[in-house]
Amino acid sequence: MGLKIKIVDIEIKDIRFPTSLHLDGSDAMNTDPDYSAAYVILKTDHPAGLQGHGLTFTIGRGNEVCVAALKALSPLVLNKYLSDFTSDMAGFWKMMNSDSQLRWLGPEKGVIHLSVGAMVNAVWDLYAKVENKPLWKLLADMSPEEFIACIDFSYIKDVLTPQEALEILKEKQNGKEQRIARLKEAGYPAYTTSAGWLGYSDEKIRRLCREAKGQGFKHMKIKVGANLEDDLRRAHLVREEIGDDLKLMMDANQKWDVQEAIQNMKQLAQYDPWWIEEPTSPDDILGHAKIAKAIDPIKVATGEHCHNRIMFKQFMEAGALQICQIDACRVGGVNEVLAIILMAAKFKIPICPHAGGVGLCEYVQHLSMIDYIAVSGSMDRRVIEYVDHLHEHFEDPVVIKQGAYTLPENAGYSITMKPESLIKYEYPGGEIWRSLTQN
Ligand SMILES: C[C@H](O)[C@@H](O)CC(=O)C(=O)O
Ligand SMILES: [Mg+2]
Repeated sequence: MGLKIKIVDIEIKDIRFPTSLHLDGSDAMNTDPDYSAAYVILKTDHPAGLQGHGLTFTIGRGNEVCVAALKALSPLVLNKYLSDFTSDMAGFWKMMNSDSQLRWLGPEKGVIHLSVGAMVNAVWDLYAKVENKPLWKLLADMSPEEFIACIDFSYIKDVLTPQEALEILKEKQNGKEQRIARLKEAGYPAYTTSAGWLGYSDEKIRRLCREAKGQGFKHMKIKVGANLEDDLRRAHLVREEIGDDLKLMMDANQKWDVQEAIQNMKQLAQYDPWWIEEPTSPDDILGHAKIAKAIDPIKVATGEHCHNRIMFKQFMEAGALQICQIDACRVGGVNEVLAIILMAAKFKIPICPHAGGVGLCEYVQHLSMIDYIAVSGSMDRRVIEYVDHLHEHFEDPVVIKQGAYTLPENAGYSITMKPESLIKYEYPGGEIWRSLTQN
């Protein structure tokens, strides 16, 4: 990097979309989500005015708490040079999590970590834009040594040493170009959650299932967990629409106790689900392991509320998850996700990212693609979640063709929102929210 680019200002915004009006995104636990983003813009002295953008996802009330946490984190980044960070990415990430007073708020969990995710991702977005590469390519062009130099291995070396990680990456050096070519040609398989939100009527679910099948999706996910009778009826009608060939997944969003999850899944098993997602509390590692053992061959998936690499480590070691649902901003951004996908590669656990939210599809496509190109080298048993909401607010939205994500081509992490959307959906003063509170 020739230029020395300074971060001269940081703008933080509370952006909310009123998705609860139509119950888009609803599930048994989160019954009325307003998809929201605590949004950060790193302004620089780059001659072309390049900026780094990042967001963390919430579902409405409380988004202002993430905004406050982002403000508290800003002094760690403001007036720094980008090269201070990119010359030692692991050091940068550790610094973001080690402020001697802010650390008390986590450590590495909850609101502070969600906000670290947004800030770290904004730095990566800026880095990729300055290098004029999409994020996946910035990572794909790194040598194995440079790649592992982005990772803080603290607290995970008992299952994955830097040396083991290096070997995983070196083994996948061969074939990288062919895998990129395959992604260019066929994309990365997606699954849709958009047909199965809990608040949708049976008729709407039927119609959306038919549409999704027609669009080429081979996998669909439905929400369960509010009421077993309803779950059985909806699973039945979805199977009627999609037939036996398509894969069906179920998501209970933490609604059940461990025994309840086992009992309910024994009944829902007749609809041949591939996985049950978040069957119980996201913190109950041993509970997930019990469920996984009891309902085998149905897999247990989790990750959207798994707050750091140390939790993922324990889930993997305990056999408590069989599908690893990385989330781009629940954990502390790109660096920590790289640690998680490397651990998943070691345990041979497929990565199927969580993307039910605003901007999450835009983010995670890069993460699954780099997993395929440089880490696991496989798309077997792997799909990226897709939800069909709010993409029109992004400068570089995801493109889905025949049920697959196409390879992003533009520089950055695809997370830059359109300026007009940032104005219109700002909470509470933006036009949309003013008109809603007036009515
Ligand atoms: C509240 C969100 O929409 C949540 O239901 C998303 C989710 O669980 C998923 O995408 O999976
Ligand atoms: Mg989920």
